[in-house]
Amino acid sequence: MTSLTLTRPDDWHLHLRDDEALAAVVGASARQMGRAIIMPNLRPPVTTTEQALAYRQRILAALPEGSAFEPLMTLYLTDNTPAEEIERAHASGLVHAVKLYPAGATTNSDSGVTDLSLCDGAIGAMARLGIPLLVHGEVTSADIDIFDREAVFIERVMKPLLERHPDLKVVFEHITTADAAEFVAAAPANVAATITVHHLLFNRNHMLVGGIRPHYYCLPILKRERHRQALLAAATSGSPKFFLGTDSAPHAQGDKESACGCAGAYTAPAAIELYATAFEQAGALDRLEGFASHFGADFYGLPRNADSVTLVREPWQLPKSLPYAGGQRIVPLMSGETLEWKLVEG
Ligand SMILES: NC(=O)N[C@@H](CC(=O)O)C(=O)O
Ligand SMILES: [Zn+2]
Ligand SMILES: [Zn+2]
Repeated sequence: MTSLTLTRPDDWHLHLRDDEALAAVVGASARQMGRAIIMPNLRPPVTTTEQALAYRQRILAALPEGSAFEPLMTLYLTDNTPAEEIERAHASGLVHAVKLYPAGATTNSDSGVTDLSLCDGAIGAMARLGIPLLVHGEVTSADIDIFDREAVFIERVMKPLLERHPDLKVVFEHITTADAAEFVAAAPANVAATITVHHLLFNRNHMLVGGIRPHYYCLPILKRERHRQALLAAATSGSPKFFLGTDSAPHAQGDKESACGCAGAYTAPAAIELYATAFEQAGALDRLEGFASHFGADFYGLPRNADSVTLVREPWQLPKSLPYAGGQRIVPLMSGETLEWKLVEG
């Protein structure tokens, strides 16, 4: 196959940051994606509808001219989010989900939830209004090994949450384990998952063998090969419960290449090409369109995109780095490496 045309994809998990960083990265996603679910972990976090709408305006203002990219906004759930805030979010028509960060689990999660039982009011309103809860599914207890934090989260948090709120729409974000893939596959239709392209392409050896590669460090952390295989099987299974969410998470080069490097992989500049690479490796290019362009919209109750994108088999090299905020640079994942698929500009 030398060319591949798909309904324009959407990114159901994306970090765009703010200000100069936003201006530096938004074009990369807007070029490829019709829409994206925009993560609310700014400093300070986006906890109110008013803040989400103001952030949406900043994103629209930063878009390249003529872009039809649509940011789908989210709220950052805290211990104190009132049910009324969920009602306001729903009434806005522009806030599409609420994000659960267990306090301390990941980048900018200090204001996250300390105890989910404090959120029953807000979550009850979400279940009633059909607003999905997007979950960073890792426990944070110091005694749980970083490689086990997702699997333990399923038992300690996810199952009890769904027992209390069986009708709640839940997206288990950026799943990284066979345990999570199995859990989601067996759950009812109101439970789905996003899968990043780095978790489809890489395992922890890529990050740690022959030297420590900070650009492969993200949360949840890359796991063993057997987990990568399970994620690839889930993504290419044709099940509508699994869909595209890059979790593209920009950090300046100096903040990644550091004694205490930030978590996050910047995959937006070649997102769809990287997914095509992963699907082709699995012999499942024919399953890419459902995963990238249909199932997420269906889950969120939104129309599928009306336009399309075309990829051609044409080797090209990802830039070594790109301009970022404050005169810094940013290193995309697989920088300097050659990709086989290329999105046709247009
Ligand atoms: N994935 C990451 O490693 N980092 C994300 C936060 C997140 O999605 O957990 C970020 O905002 O940098
Ligand atoms: Zn996360
Ligand atoms: Zn994320």
